[in-house]
Amino acid sequence: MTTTRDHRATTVAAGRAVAAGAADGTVAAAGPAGGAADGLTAGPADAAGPADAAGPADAAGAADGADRAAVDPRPALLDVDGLTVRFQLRDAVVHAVTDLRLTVRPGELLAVVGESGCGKSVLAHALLGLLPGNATVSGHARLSPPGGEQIDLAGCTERRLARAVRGRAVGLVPQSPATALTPVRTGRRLLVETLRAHGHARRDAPAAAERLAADVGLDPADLDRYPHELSGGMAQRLATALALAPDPPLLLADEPTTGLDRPLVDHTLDLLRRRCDAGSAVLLITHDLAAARRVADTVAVMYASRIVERRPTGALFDAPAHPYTAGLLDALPERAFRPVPGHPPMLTDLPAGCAFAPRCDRATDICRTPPAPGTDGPEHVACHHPLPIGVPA
Ligand SMILES: Nc1ncnc2c1ncn2[C@@H]1O[C@H](COP(=O)(O)OP(=O)(O)OP(=O)(O)O)[C@@H](O)[C@H]1O
Ligand code: NI
Repeated sequence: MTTTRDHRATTVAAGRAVAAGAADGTVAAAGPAGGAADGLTAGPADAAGPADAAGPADAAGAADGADRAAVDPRPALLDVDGLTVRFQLRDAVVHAVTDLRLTVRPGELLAVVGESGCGKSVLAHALLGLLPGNATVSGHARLSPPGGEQIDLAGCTERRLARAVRGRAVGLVPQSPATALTPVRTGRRLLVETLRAHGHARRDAPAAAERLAADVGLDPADLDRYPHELSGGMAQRLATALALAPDPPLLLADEPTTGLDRPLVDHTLDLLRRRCDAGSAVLLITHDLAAARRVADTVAVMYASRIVERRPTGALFDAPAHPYTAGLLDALPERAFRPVPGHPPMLTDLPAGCAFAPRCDRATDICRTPPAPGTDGPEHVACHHPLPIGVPA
């Protein structure tokens, strides 16, 4: 908790999103124990409960947070503009990512949340050129690495992605690390080789590998195991250490806390937060809304391949504007513990207008037309009938 408070304070000082004072009254008493409904896993109630809320010192509120973000002068490290991914199947097209717009600034932790299958991992893979042959990508994803040339990740050659981007400018903690790890090398060898490939001297690399293992909460003795000898949680931590080894300015962390128990979840989240406080950027993909709330500056909510709401963390949790975001928050055990009714649409058969309309109690005829695409600003709500911002959820 202390770390979180500190981070909030740092956040304010750095002019990023401010955690609005999620006063006790805005978070309903914890509901029945157990996982959240609707495919999203909520952490324990205490992870995002009132104790986690910002204190009076930074109770500047959502609007202030938005203003700060709006005047943030730092250039974007990543500027995703209209990114669209389609998968061609034999007799259908999967609309996996549609007209996505987001920015990630140096020092920013952006969490991308949403139900299973909404396109989060495809977004990460598109940024790294890791999509299979049946995918087509359009739009832009401009990466401006410090001291380097701008690269459009959406239109870049495989050669350039391999040389300059993957594991260098952009790291990836993959969603299923157990299958991504090379099976014939121990963790120690994998880490040392990665460090060596990124400029560590031969004699420094072993100690650096042990330090990295300790950073991610992995017992250095476990580095001598082969990947198949690791538990899911250990493989997860090793994958995180491998992604961090080159110290990439942008880290894509796809469910990096899967298989970890709560203390290690918090340890990993705080590690990511500290990277951002030191100037790196992290795009955190997670089902865990409590995790997003704990460490993110900005949250982007994806639904059926699109970002439906993107706002500073405190503002979004205190007063969600998109009915889907409000539904996700209502599903949390510590709030109403009421699942979003219905199911997400098939990505091969999306409605012409708002994809959430069939599940939305605010929908009217106009929702058969698409809501306006997002602006490039820090606040974005794709809805014809947003909830009034500034009114607590
Ligand atoms: N190679 C592929 N061919 C066809 N469809 C695909 C392919 N890869 C992914 N998809 C589809 O794209 C959609 C988005 O998948 P994605 O893995 O990004 O979901 P996600 O939001 O990461 O879900 P989860 O939270 O379960 O990891 C899904 O409907 C998935 O079935
Ligand atoms: Ni995924």
